[in-house]
Amino acid sequence: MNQSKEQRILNFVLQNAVRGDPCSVVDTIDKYCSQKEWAMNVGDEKGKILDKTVEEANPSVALELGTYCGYSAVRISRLLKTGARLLTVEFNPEFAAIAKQMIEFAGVQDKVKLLEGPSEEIIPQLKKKYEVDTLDFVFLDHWKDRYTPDTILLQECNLLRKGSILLADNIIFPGAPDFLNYVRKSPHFQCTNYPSHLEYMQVEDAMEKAVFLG
Ligand SMILES: CCCNc1ncnc2c1ncn2[C@@H]1O[C@H](/C=C/CNC(=O)c2cc(-c3ccc(F)cc3)cc(O)c2O)[C@@H](O)[C@H]1O
Ligand SMILES: [Mg+2]
Repeated sequence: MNQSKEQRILNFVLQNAVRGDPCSVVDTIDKYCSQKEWAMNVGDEKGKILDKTVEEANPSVALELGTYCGYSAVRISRLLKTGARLLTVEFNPEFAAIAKQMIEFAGVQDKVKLLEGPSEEIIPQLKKKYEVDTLDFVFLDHWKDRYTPDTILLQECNLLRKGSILLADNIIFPGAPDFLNYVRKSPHFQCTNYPSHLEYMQVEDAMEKAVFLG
């Protein structure tokens, strides 16, 4: 049975990155996906916007929706302060297995908890099952038509507090028009747009930051 693209990305990291060095894992994935096979990691250009937003949030508890191969989980967790944690949600078992190995190879497994299942099931469990009070930072990078329902669900589950920072990928391409409409029209969010480019391509894209106002 021939290998999946995601397995090839993981193998390239295992053979070329430095074990225990999250930056080398991130750089090695970017190298593979820009030179060999494109993949939907947030990439380095938008990754720098992600880095700055994580540093601004300086989260104790962060959530990621859509782990995929673990690129942004490694990228986010490398910036977390001692004792802080990232919960990352992935419902595809093949991708979850790849991401788990990626996270362990990078040496960030103590900061990252990979939750396997659909976000709409996991989010309502965060308080009781995963001992979350509120979320300081949320990175949305899963199915684009799920950004809005999950943002509403986070509010319904009282997981956001005044100042919680949401950052959404792919605002232009593939696009998340209903999410953009929702957060920009809502009196509960203060939004900022960050123009950028699609990972590994010269195609316009953008990220949107939405700060919850309570
Ligand atoms: C039940 C569905 C909603 N809940 C969910 N709960 C948990 N994990 C979920 C998930 N949805 C999707 N996922 C996972 O997130 C990942 C999905 C991400 C979707 N992302 C994209 O489609 C995407 C697509 C592009 C893209 C850009 C240009 C192009 F030509 C083709 C694709 C670029 C990106 O940066 C992207 O993020 C997968 O690992 C998937 O299994
Ligand atoms: Mg994306």
